[in-house]
Amino acid sequence: MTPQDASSFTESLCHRAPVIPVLVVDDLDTAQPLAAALVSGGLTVLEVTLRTPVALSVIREMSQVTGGIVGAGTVLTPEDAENAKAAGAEFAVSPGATDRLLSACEDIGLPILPGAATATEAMMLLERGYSTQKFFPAEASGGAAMLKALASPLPQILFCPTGGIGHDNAHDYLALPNVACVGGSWVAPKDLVQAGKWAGITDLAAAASQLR
Ligand SMILES: O=C[C@H](O)COP(=O)(O)O
Ligand SMILES: CC(=O)C(=O)O
Repeated sequence: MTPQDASSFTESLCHRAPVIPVLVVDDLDTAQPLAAALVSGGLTVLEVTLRTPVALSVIREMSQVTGGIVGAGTVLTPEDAENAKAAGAEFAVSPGATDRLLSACEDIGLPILPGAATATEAMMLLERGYSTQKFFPAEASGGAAMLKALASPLPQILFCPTGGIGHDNAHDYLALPNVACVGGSWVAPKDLVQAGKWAGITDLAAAASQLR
Protein backbone atom coordinates (compact mmCIF):
# COMPACT_ATOMS: atom_id res chain seq x y z
CA MET A 1 0.00 0.00 0.00
CA THR A 2 1.35 3.42 -0.91
CA PRO A 3 1.50 6.23 1.65
CA GLN A 4 -0.89 8.15 -0.60
CA ASP A 5 -3.44 5.34 -0.49
CA ALA A 6 -3.02 5.04 3.26
CA SER A 7 -3.64 8.77 3.67
CA SER A 8 -6.72 8.68 1.43
CA PHE A 9 -8.11 5.89 3.56
CA THR A 10 -7.37 7.57 6.90
CA GLU A 11 -8.80 10.82 5.56
CA SER A 12 -12.00 9.02 4.67
CA LEU A 13 -12.13 7.62 8.21
CA CYS A 14 -11.80 11.12 9.62
CA HIS A 15 -14.77 12.25 7.57
CA ARG A 16 -17.03 9.53 8.99
CA ALA A 17 -17.36 11.20 12.38
CA PRO A 18 -15.82 14.23 14.10
CA VAL A 19 -14.33 12.17 16.92
CA ILE A 20 -12.30 8.96 16.95
CA PRO A 21 -12.57 7.38 20.39
CA VAL A 22 -9.14 6.41 21.72
CA LEU A 23 -9.77 3.32 23.82
CA VAL A 24 -7.67 1.69 26.53
CA VAL A 25 -9.57 -1.50 27.29
CA ASP A 26 -8.59 -3.69 30.25
CA ASP A 27 -11.52 -6.09 30.35
CA LEU A 28 -12.26 -8.13 27.25
CA ASP A 29 -15.87 -8.60 28.35
CA THR A 30 -16.47 -4.88 27.88
CA ALA A 31 -15.21 -4.84 24.28
CA GLN A 32 -18.41 -5.61 22.39
CA PRO A 33 -20.84 -3.56 24.50
CA LEU A 34 -18.43 -0.62 24.50
CA ALA A 35 -18.04 -0.70 20.73
CA ALA A 36 -21.80 -1.09 20.27
CA ALA A 37 -22.48 1.88 22.58
CA LEU A 38 -20.07 4.14 20.69
CA VAL A 39 -21.33 3.07 17.27
CA SER A 40 -24.92 3.58 18.28
CA GLY A 41 -24.03 7.12 19.36
CA GLY A 42 -22.62 7.77 15.88
CA LEU A 43 -18.89 7.25 16.46
CA THR A 44 -18.13 4.48 14.04
CA VAL A 45 -14.33 4.62 13.85
CA LEU A 46 -12.71 3.11 16.92
CA GLU A 47 -9.03 3.15 17.92
CA VAL A 48 -8.05 0.39 20.35
CA THR A 49 -4.67 1.21 21.84
CA LEU A 50 -2.18 -1.63 22.17
CA ARG A 51 -1.57 -0.67 25.77
CA THR A 52 -3.24 -3.55 27.57
CA PRO A 53 -2.57 -7.28 27.44
CA VAL A 54 -6.00 -7.94 25.95
CA ALA A 55 -5.86 -5.23 23.25
CA LEU A 56 -5.49 -7.59 20.28
CA SER A 57 -8.40 -9.71 21.50
CA VAL A 58 -10.40 -6.52 22.01
CA ILE A 59 -9.78 -5.62 18.36
CA ARG A 60 -11.05 -9.08 17.35
CA GLU A 61 -14.18 -8.71 19.48
CA MET A 62 -14.95 -5.13 18.44
CA SER A 63 -14.55 -6.07 14.78
CA GLN A 64 -17.69 -8.20 15.15
CA VAL A 65 -19.79 -5.14 15.97
CA THR A 66 -21.85 -4.07 12.97
CA GLY A 67 -21.21 -0.57 11.70
CA GLY A 68 -17.82 -0.07 13.33
CA ILE A 69 -14.40 0.30 11.76
CA VAL A 70 -11.79 -0.85 14.24
CA GLY A 71 -8.13 0.06 14.19
CA ALA A 72 -5.16 -0.25 16.49
CA GLY A 73 -3.54 2.65 18.32
CA THR A 74 -0.14 2.88 19.98
CA VAL A 75 1.32 0.89 17.09
CA LEU A 76 5.03 1.38 17.66
CA THR A 77 6.84 -1.44 15.88
CA PRO A 78 6.55 -3.61 12.77
CA GLU A 79 5.53 -6.48 15.04
CA ASP A 80 2.70 -4.37 16.51
CA ALA A 81 1.51 -3.61 12.97
CA GLU A 82 1.58 -7.30 11.98
CA ASN A 83 -0.25 -8.37 15.14
CA ALA A 84 -2.85 -5.64 14.71
CA LYS A 85 -3.53 -6.61 11.12
CA ALA A 86 -3.78 -10.28 12.05
CA ALA A 87 -6.31 -9.37 14.76
CA GLY A 88 -8.47 -7.63 12.16
CA ALA A 89 -7.45 -4.00 12.59
CA GLU A 90 -8.39 -2.00 9.51
CA PHE A 91 -5.97 0.81 10.26
CA ALA A 92 -3.13 1.73 12.57
CA VAL A 93 -2.42 4.87 14.57
CA SER A 94 0.91 5.82 16.06
CA PRO A 95 1.89 8.64 18.41
CA GLY A 96 4.89 9.28 16.14
CA ALA A 97 6.50 7.64 13.15
CA THR A 98 9.64 5.71 12.32
CA ASP A 99 10.88 4.54 8.93
CA ARG A 100 10.71 0.91 10.08
CA LEU A 101 7.11 1.25 11.19
CA LEU A 102 5.99 3.10 8.06
CA SER A 103 7.72 0.56 5.79
CA ALA A 104 6.12 -2.33 7.66
CA CYS A 105 2.63 -0.84 7.33
CA GLU A 106 3.20 -0.16 3.63
CA ASP A 107 4.49 -3.72 3.08
CA ILE A 108 1.59 -5.46 4.81
CA GLY A 109 -1.09 -3.09 3.49
CA LEU A 110 -2.19 -1.62 6.81
CA PRO A 111 -3.14 2.05 6.41
CA ILE A 112 -1.44 4.10 9.09
CA LEU A 113 -2.24 7.49 10.57
CA PRO A 114 1.25 8.50 11.70
CA GLY A 115 1.90 11.08 14.37
CA ALA A 116 3.74 14.39 14.11
CA ALA A 117 4.13 17.24 16.57
CA THR A 118 6.41 19.70 14.74
CA ALA A 119 6.67 21.28 11.28
CA THR A 120 9.73 19.16 10.53
CA GLU A 121 8.03 15.91 11.49
CA ALA A 122 4.97 16.86 9.46
CA MET A 123 7.16 17.74 6.45
CA MET A 124 9.07 14.46 6.66
CA LEU A 125 5.83 12.51 6.62
CA LEU A 126 4.48 14.63 3.77
CA GLU A 127 7.67 14.06 1.77
CA ARG A 128 7.04 10.32 2.09
CA GLY A 129 3.44 10.75 0.94
CA TYR A 130 1.48 10.95 4.20
CA SER A 131 -0.81 13.94 3.84
CA THR A 132 -3.13 12.80 6.65
CA GLN A 133 -1.42 12.82 10.03
CA LYS A 134 -2.14 12.65 13.70
CA PHE A 135 -1.09 15.71 15.71
CA PHE A 136 0.09 14.34 19.05
CA PRO A 137 0.17 15.28 21.88
CA ALA A 138 -2.16 18.04 20.72
CA GLU A 139 -2.68 20.25 23.75
CA ALA A 140 0.87 19.85 25.05
CA SER A 141 2.31 20.64 21.60
CA GLY A 142 0.62 24.01 21.20
CA GLY A 143 -2.98 23.01 20.67
CA ALA A 144 -5.28 24.61 18.14
CA ALA A 145 -3.02 27.68 17.88
CA MET A 146 -0.14 25.49 16.70
CA LEU A 147 -2.29 23.76 14.09
CA LYS A 148 -3.64 27.10 12.90
CA ALA A 149 -0.06 28.29 12.45
CA LEU A 150 0.89 25.13 10.52
CA ALA A 151 -2.06 25.59 8.14
CA SER A 152 -0.47 28.61 6.45
CA PRO A 153 2.75 27.00 5.18
CA LEU A 154 1.42 23.42 5.09
CA PRO A 155 -2.23 23.62 3.96
CA GLN A 156 -1.95 20.27 2.17
CA ILE A 157 -1.68 18.35 5.45
CA LEU A 158 -4.86 17.27 7.18
CA PHE A 159 -4.59 16.49 10.89
CA CYS A 160 -6.37 14.42 13.50
CA PRO A 161 -5.24 16.09 16.73
CA THR A 162 -5.27 13.89 19.83
CA GLY A 163 -4.15 14.31 23.41
CA GLY A 164 -5.84 16.57 25.93
CA ILE A 165 -8.95 17.10 23.83
CA GLY A 166 -12.43 16.87 25.35
CA HIS A 167 -15.96 17.98 24.64
CA ASP A 168 -15.18 21.56 25.70
CA ASN A 169 -12.17 22.25 23.45
CA ALA A 170 -12.83 19.91 20.51
CA HIS A 171 -14.61 22.67 18.63
CA ASP A 172 -11.48 24.87 18.66
CA TYR A 173 -9.77 22.19 16.59
CA LEU A 174 -12.70 21.16 14.41
CA ALA A 175 -13.17 24.76 13.30
CA LEU A 176 -9.73 24.74 11.63
CA PRO A 177 -9.47 24.03 7.89
CA ASN A 178 -6.60 21.56 8.40
CA VAL A 179 -8.43 19.43 10.98
CA ALA A 180 -10.54 16.54 9.72
CA CYS A 181 -11.51 15.05 13.07
CA VAL A 182 -10.13 14.76 16.58
CA GLY A 183 -9.19 11.78 18.73
CA GLY A 184 -9.88 11.43 22.41
CA SER A 185 -10.63 9.16 25.30
CA TRP A 186 -13.32 11.33 26.89
CA VAL A 187 -16.16 9.49 25.18
CA ALA A 188 -15.34 6.26 27.04
CA PRO A 189 -14.56 7.18 30.65
CA LYS A 190 -13.24 4.31 32.73
CA ASP A 191 -15.88 4.66 35.45
CA LEU A 192 -18.74 4.29 32.98
CA VAL A 193 -17.04 1.35 31.25
CA GLN A 194 -16.35 -0.46 34.52
CA ALA A 195 -19.92 0.10 35.68
CA GLY A 196 -21.32 -1.08 32.34
CA LYS A 197 -23.18 2.20 31.86
CA TRP A 198 -23.46 1.80 28.11
CA ALA A 199 -26.33 4.27 27.69
CA GLY A 200 -24.14 6.94 29.26
CA ILE A 201 -21.42 6.19 26.74
CA THR A 202 -23.89 6.33 23.89
CA ASP A 203 -24.98 9.76 25.15
CA LEU A 204 -21.36 10.98 25.20
CA ALA A 205 -20.80 9.59 21.72
CA ALA A 206 -23.99 11.19 20.42
CA ALA A 207 -22.91 14.57 21.80
CA ALA A 208 -19.47 14.12 20.26
CA SER A 209 -20.89 13.16 16.90
CA GLN A 210 -22.74 16.49 16.78
CA LEU A 211 -19.57 18.52 17.30
CA ARG A 212 -18.94 19.34 13.65
O1 LIG B 1 -2.44 8.98 24.93
C1 LIG B 1 -3.49 9.55 24.91
C2 LIG B 1 -4.48 9.33 23.88
O2 LIG B 1 -4.00 9.74 22.68
C3 LIG B 1 -5.76 10.02 24.18
O3 LIG B 1 -5.53 11.21 24.82
P1 LIG B 1 -6.62 11.79 25.82
O4 LIG B 1 -6.79 10.77 26.92
O5 LIG B 1 -5.99 13.03 26.32
O6 LIG B 1 -7.86 12.00 25.05
C1 LIG C 1 -1.30 8.49 21.41
C2 LIG C 1 -2.19 7.60 20.72
O1 LIG C 1 -3.34 7.90 20.51
C3 LIG C 1 -1.65 6.34 20.37
O2 LIG C 1 -1.14 5.74 21.28
O3 LIG C 1 -1.69 5.91 19.21
